[in-house]
Amino acid sequence: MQRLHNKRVLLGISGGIAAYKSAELVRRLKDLGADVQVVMTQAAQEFITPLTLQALSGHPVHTDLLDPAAEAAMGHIELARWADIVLIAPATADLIARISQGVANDLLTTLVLATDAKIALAPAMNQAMWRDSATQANIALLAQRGYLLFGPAAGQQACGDLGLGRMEEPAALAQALADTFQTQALMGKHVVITAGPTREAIDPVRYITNHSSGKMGFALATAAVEAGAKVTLVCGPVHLATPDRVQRINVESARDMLDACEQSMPCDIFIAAAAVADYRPATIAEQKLKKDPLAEEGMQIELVRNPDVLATIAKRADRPFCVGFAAETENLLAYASSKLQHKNLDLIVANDVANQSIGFNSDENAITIIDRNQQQQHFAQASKQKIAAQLIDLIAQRSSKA
Ligand SMILES: Cc1cc2nc3c(=O)[nH]c(=O)nc-3n(C[C@H](O)[C@H](O)[C@H](O)COP(=O)(O)O)c2cc1C
Ligand SMILES: CC(C)(COP(=O)(O)O)[C@@H](O)C(=O)NCCC(=O)NCCS
Ligand SMILES: [Mg+2]
Repeated sequence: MQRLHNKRVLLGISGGIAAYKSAELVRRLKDLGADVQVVMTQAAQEFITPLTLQALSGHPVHTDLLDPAAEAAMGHIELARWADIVLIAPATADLIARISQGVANDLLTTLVLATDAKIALAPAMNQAMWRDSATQANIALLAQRGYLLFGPAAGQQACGDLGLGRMEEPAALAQALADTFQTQALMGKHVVITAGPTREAIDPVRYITNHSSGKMGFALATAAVEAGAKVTLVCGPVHLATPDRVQRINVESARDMLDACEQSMPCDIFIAAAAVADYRPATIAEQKLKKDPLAEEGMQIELVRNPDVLATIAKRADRPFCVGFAAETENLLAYASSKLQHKNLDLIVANDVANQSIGFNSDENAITIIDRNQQQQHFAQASKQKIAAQLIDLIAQRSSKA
């Protein structure tokens, strides 16, 4: 099971002797499916070369804050936003002290301030340095600020001392990192999610569809599983691998999608991320439609309304908490808010599909969520995985209050 599949891990390496184990750590993170980018302090490069970490991570290693070329390739803010999580291993006493003071005098400490991602520290230092009251005060402050601490472990040290201060082993660090994505927010809940486009047949070889890739719905399914939910994913034709622990039902048309959703009821939360065709051809020709070689005129296909999957679910007696998506190219918030009302939803996610860098088929998204009181919340542009995790958190909070 690839517990870090699709997760972007920013690995910070500071200058302790345990840095040689960070090479192995990259391997173990990749075993779990993570995409790993490495940032090294200057001191770290005295212990292990960037070349080794570049070869293992498959990405150039980031070392400089004030290098225009490096900043042009992937700027520090971009890198800070890229990360789903930051792991600093080893974290030296010096680095811990600087972070606790909000110092940003190199690339790694600047990223720590700039990122909104969770940050985990794997301290590694001599046992006396660890026990020192300055280090202990810094660690207490960081723990209070929400930093995660992995270790340190006790045992033999490089200088022969025995005690607390060893870096946790790479395999254990990789597992601990994966554990951070598992929450209990939706424990015991059944979540049904729709994803992808639908296909409305015209004849045996042709159909009407749209550009939905299914990426957002699949990311939501992963995030819901990570929040402890039982997840049913009803999806139209997409080219995506089924996330771990997700029950997937493949469908083609809007009517198939509605059937599959109704068969999946009851559920606690229904998230409609599919781009369902509003209309379908009135009849499906039994044979392939032929063009008349002599006639020059065009042809007409009569369309009829499809059932509205989300509105139908929201009208049920056993109505789940209902979340819709509004993919629009104009008047985004106005359309989204009217959809929330006329479909009787709990939340609507407004998605600007006119913006090429987000929306259909892209790997990133930026969304605004509107609730029944017209309160809005914006999630800035980030990977669909990160947006999905934020959205699932919000849905878990709101649905538990509803
Ligand atoms: C051989 C050697 C080993 C070191 N090992 C550690 C260590 O395990 N933990 C630690 O906190 N500092 C260790 N240091 C000290 C750090 O390298 C030093 O504090 C440095 O400023 C850390 O810089 P950085 O935090 O920016 O990477 C070691 C220094 C040397 C010379
Ligand atoms: C140095 C090492 C990685 C060695 O690990 P190993 O005993 O598994 O070979 C481990 O002892 C460790 O994490 N030590 C903490 C840092 C340290 O020893 N710093 C040097 C000052 S004593
Ligand atoms: Mg629609």
